[in-house]
Amino acid sequence: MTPSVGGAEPSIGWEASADLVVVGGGVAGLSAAISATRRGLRVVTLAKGDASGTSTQYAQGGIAVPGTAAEGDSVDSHVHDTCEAGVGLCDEDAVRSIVEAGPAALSMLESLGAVFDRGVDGARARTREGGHRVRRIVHAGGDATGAEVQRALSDSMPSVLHGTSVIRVLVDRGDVVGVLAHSAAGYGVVHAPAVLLATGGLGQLFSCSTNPPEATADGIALALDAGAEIMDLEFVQFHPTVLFAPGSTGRRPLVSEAVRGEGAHLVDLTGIRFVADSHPLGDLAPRDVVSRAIAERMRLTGSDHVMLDARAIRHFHTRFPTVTASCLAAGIDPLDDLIPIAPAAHYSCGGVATDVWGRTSVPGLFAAGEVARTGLHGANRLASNSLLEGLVVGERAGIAAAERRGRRAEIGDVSLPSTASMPRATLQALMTENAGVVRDAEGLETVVRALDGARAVEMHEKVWEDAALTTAASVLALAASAREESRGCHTRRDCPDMSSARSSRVRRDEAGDIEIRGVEELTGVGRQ
Ligand SMILES: Cc1cc2nc3c(=O)[nH]c(=O)nc-3n(C[C@H](O)[C@H](O)[C@H](O)COP(=O)(O)OP(=O)(O)OC[C@H]3O[C@@H](n4cnc5c(N)ncnc54)[C@H](O)[C@@H]3O)c2cc1C
Ligand SMILES: N[C@@H](CC(=O)O)C(=O)O
Repeated sequence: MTPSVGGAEPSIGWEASADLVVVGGGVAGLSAAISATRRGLRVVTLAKGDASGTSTQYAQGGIAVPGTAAEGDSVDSHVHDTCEAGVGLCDEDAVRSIVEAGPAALSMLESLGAVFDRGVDGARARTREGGHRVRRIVHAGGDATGAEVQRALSDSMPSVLHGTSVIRVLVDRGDVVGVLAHSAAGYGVVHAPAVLLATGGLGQLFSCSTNPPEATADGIALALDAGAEIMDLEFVQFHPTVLFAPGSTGRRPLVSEAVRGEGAHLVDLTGIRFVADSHPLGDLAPRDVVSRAIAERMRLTGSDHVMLDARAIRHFHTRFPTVTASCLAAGIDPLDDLIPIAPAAHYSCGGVATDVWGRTSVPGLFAAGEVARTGLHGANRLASNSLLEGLVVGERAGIAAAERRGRRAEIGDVSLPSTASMPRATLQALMTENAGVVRDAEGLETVVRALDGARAVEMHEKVWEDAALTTAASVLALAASAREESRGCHTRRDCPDMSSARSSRVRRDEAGDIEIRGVEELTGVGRQ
């Protein structure tokens, strides 16, 4: 892989200092900023997009939080479902730690003014999604949970500097000392002994995604550049039910899994139910199982979509106002019509390796939310566990960052190394063709070769996102090539078997090359 080389010196137009820089204004970043501010830390929160330019804003189904025994649920049951969906790669201690903290995180959100839907008995309404054995997912505004979470957190943390992109995390003698950023005022630096990456996902790697345009994997590139390790990036979750329109690309509207939780089911274009037999949970099997079943059905029938039949759901329009609006805009009324859907890139299960307090291996560098890999998701995230993780680990990272208070944070010379960058449309087509729901060695090799040939460009604010996507694609392709097995949301048509469970680990070596470790352990025996 092409290493970072050279280093132009940007002209620094502005400067600030803080105890903690939070990079990102979604659920993880804002939870951290609020908790650190409450502990008296001086926090600077930077976000390249506005408050609606987050995946958090678009979250639909809800937040998975274990219910009580009276509700037929328990922490153990939630841990069990999470680990089962994660197919052997979850860290059970991390899962338990995060799941146990769910009820307190929900109360914290409510104390900030978030309002969740309640049933006629006044108790929080709970729905089901894929992989959950019980109804444990709390929701707001029917299917507008993310918008309510974002509103409550943004109202509580109004001081976010939107329109500011972080381009480098600055490290001096192994310790974080701040960030280099770019805004309308030009390049600037923030001196700080602690930096939290809460930059969200990487959906823009693919031609069709549920993610907003801001989801360009920046945190992966920033963390690698700073010396941190990336784990399990090959596990990209493709959401099974994304509204289909012929030839469409870019951000596509989601049709929440909760629609199936309330009774909808999938049929092919001839009306045959085809998911029911692939898993004991049928249409509510974990997401990877359903996406694979859809991809296989599309391949067998030569179609580019299948159908979701939600006509039996009474009150669809009021229960799912967001999905209704997207469908009506496309000329489909879910009460009368089948909804055309196809899988699309949705969530990055892997990311920057952290503990459950957001700490990475680089002193002073933290990561939380979708960009991080805590061990909660393993090879396939359980539905609605992401907002939970963002709330819990975000808040904890804000606490852990206090341990860096008072450390030296002097920024010396700042450079912008040139780096490999592939034009976005070319990269998306390459990844969609070769690294989607079903992969093989030949396709992944094509990706690795193309990325090896990507031109090194001088880094500046206009190429930054494409360069970050190119770096993330390199990590993903290397890890997916090395993983000669099928597990969770990484499916290899040439390697259908499963090996002993191991995570992939990638970092930059001393020459700046992207290096993968533990490759020999990712090679397969035994079936998924
Ligand atoms: C359509 C949709 C529906 C979903 N539904 C659910 C659901 O029901 N339940 C659930 O648990 N999960 C759901 N998810 C997943 C979940 O919403 C996300 O994983 C989660 O919100 C991510 O939160 P985050 O704080 O990590 O990142 P985000 O909310 O994506 O925020 C990222 C922030 O980082 C900023 N940023 C990025 N790069 C930079 C940079 N270089 N410099 C400065 N700022 C930067 C962005 O501007 C943004 O403010 C859904 C996702 C989508 C897309
Ligand atoms: N809740 C889902 C999204 C959905 O289907 O509503 C998620 O966790 O991504």
